[in-house]
Amino acid sequence: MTKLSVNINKIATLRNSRGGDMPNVVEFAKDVQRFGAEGVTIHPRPDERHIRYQDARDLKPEVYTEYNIEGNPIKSFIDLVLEVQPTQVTLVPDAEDAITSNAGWDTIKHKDYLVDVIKEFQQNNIRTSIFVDPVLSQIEGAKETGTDRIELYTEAFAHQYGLGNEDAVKPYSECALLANDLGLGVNAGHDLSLDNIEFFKNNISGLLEVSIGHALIAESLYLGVENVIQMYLRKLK
Ligand SMILES: CC(=O)[C@@H](O)[C@H](O)COP(=O)(O)O
Ligand SMILES: NCC(=O)COP(=O)(O)O
Repeated sequence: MTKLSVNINKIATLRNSRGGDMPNVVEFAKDVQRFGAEGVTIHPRPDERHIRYQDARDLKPEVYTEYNIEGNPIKSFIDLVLEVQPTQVTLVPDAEDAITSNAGWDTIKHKDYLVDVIKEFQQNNIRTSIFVDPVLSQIEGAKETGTDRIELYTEAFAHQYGLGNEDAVKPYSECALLANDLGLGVNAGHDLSLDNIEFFKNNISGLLEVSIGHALIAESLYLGVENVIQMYLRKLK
């Protein structure tokens, strides 16, 4: 069963645009869980352009499903995650000035660094996931880091699938099979949407979680949040 984790970054983007507290990020997280979401994801970036570190703290008592905090493991991020104690931390190697996450880890080059960071979170009973491109050698490298899970970076799939290229899912299918064989849990995310999620899910073995934000929030502007969440859940069954 693939869990739907709703990334609420863009609710914080809208809130911050007027300097007030509307829409309220915590209320939105409570509502998406009430509508059936099986997790809440946030990605507090160093510039706090959308999700702020205080949001991560405020959300903790209200997220009763899976709480996933994503980010580049700079010291302030590590300290925040250890303080908040989410269900899962997802490590993402994005640069501070990146407009959005745009690459997976080089799990071979950064093995020693990742081993140490992952161990620290695991010793604090936080499940770890690392953001990776769909490259077999990177999946093998991920296993060597000791991480519990990987998150397949699905931007390339989403872009190609939107152009009609269904073969774009093949690297992801192959990497998921390898991850399963290695005992790594498989998550996925970035640019997944109502258009591509069912095809993706049907081609990925053992997909445990998808985290979806940008498209889900945009689709909700037209179709309504509760309706969109129910649409995703039906497609993920
Ligand atoms: C890692 C990833 O793809 C997402 O978790 C990320 O949260 C998207 O970040 P923005 O919402 O800032 O684009
Ligand atoms: N890890 C992916 C995520 O949380 C949301 O990415 P997107 O759906 O906003 O592209």
